[in-house]
Amino acid sequence: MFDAPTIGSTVELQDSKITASGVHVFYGDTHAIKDVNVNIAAKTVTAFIGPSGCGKSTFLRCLNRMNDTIDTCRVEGNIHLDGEDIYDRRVDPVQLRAKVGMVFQKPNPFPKSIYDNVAYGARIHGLARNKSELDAIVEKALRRAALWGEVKDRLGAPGTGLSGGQQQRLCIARAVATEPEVLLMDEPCSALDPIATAQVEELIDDLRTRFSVVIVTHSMQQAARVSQKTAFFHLGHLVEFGDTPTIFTNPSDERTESYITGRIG
Ligand SMILES: Nc1ncnc2c1ncn2[C@@H]1O[C@H](COP(=O)(O)OP(=O)(O)OP(=O)(O)O)[C@@H](O)[C@H]1O
Repeated sequence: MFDAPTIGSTVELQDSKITASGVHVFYGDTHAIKDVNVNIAAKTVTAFIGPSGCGKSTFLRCLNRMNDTIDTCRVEGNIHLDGEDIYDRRVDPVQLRAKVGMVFQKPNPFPKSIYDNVAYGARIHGLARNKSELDAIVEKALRRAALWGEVKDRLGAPGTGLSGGQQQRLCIARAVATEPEVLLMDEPCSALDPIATAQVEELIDDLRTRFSVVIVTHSMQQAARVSQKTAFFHLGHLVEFGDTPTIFTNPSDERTESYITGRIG
């Protein structure tokens, strides 16, 4: 009874950074995302919530073509970043991912030094002309990720030697070093303790002054704390999208209400 299609899940186009329309995603015969229409606003944190398997991560990965790396995956529909079709064959996915960065559930630092982890994207994309410019990029990114103070005296040490929370902030520093316009975060705190979670949440709030942030989370408390907009997914449909306080206090769809009150999920 809950697998009903959804209507009217678009928001105002003003200040829209990403516009998705009529998006369907298939893994072979599995229809994982069904006709999703949504606008992601600039300089806003948008949370994707919903029960396990509803398609949150799949849709998130559409936004920087990460699904291109999965052989069986097929994406239909339109996704525009600042009015440009990101699935246009002229778009280089590597360049796209510099603009639309991603942080994963499990911290995944490269087996390199702290410095080289953060400098990686800047080097690939030729963002620094010399060593001192690269040093400045690395320092700025580590400061933004609230990690500079903890690592500035051991930049040559392996990134994998940091604590879990520090590794996740290192991955955030790596992602922000290329000055992305959008940062996608797939359950970025699920491997972290409450203190590290609080640090990352504070950081997310800070990042939205410069970027659009889209975060997949299983924690409704986290969605309520960090986001201004919330999208509720269910069985591949985007059921409801709106201002976070409204979604949590006065949802208009019974499926959303059932989820936030713990009756489904
Ligand atoms: N690589 C894949 N190959 C085949 N099917 C997949 C793949 N990734 C996801 N799926 C399927 O697509 C659907 C949506 O999965 P997805 O991981 O996007 O959901 P989710 O809401 O992020 O779930 P969770 O909260 O458990 O992480 C599920 O039915 C899942 O089994």
